[in-house]
Amino acid sequence: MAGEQGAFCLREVLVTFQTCVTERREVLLGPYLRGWRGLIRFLNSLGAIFSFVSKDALAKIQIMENYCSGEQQEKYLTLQSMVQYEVANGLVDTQKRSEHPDSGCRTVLRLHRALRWLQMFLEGLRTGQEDSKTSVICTDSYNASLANYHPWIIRKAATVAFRALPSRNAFLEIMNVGTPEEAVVMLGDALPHICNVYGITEELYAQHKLLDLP
Ligand SMILES: CCCCCCCC/C=C\CCCCCCCC(=O)N[C@@H](COP(=O)(O)O)[C@H](O)/C=C/CCCCCCCCCCCCC
Repeated sequence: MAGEQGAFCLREVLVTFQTCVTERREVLLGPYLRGWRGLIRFLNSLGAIFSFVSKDALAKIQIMENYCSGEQQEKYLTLQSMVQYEVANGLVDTQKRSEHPDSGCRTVLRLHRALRWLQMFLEGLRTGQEDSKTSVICTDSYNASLANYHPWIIRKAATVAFRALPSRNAFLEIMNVGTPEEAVVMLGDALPHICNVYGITEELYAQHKLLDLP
């Protein structure tokens, strides 16, 4: 995922989300998790203030990578095969976290909700004015998505951390895809793919009544 100068390039991370959808509209878990790992590298470049976020996200990615390389790895090839396998075999806690506290279904659900935040945040960056405050874009996206699932203490820590975010143009530069204008074009090209992954996952989870897993 290196860019032209060997630096990290957001375009390549976002392309991973494009490549994780098959012709049959299945979501391949390998590229999905690689996409998340790439995003965490960006998050880490924003400073230690976000380490509580990356730690949690990485722990979830790790849980999923273990399934993907474990004894039942063929069941974890796609999101669809994972849901089918875990639901059919009673491997998902639906009322209370107990026997299967870290099922693939509940773990992906947390990442899925965060993907909605990402989609809204990047869309806000794309359409924002040059002098828009990223802390405001980020707080608004967070409040409209992930915050609904977080307790007060996490919401508080997140909104304090958002205040440390760099300016919109600095963000667009960190993406390492050229000028701010080129970064905006890249986001316009890439965001539909994130939306697609989000939409497929939301539909699958709704069909199986998995959207409220504890
Ligand atoms: C050029 C830059 C482009 C943008 C790069 C953005 C990179 C974003 C990378 C990661 C996004 C955050 C992923 C957060 C996953 C959170 C999952 C979650 O909801 N976990 C909670 C529930 O889990 P369980 O307890 O049920 O297991 C958990 O309680 C949360 C803990 C940590 C705090 C999460 C705060 C989320 C804030 C999201 C915004 C991140 C700010 C990024 C700033 C750009």
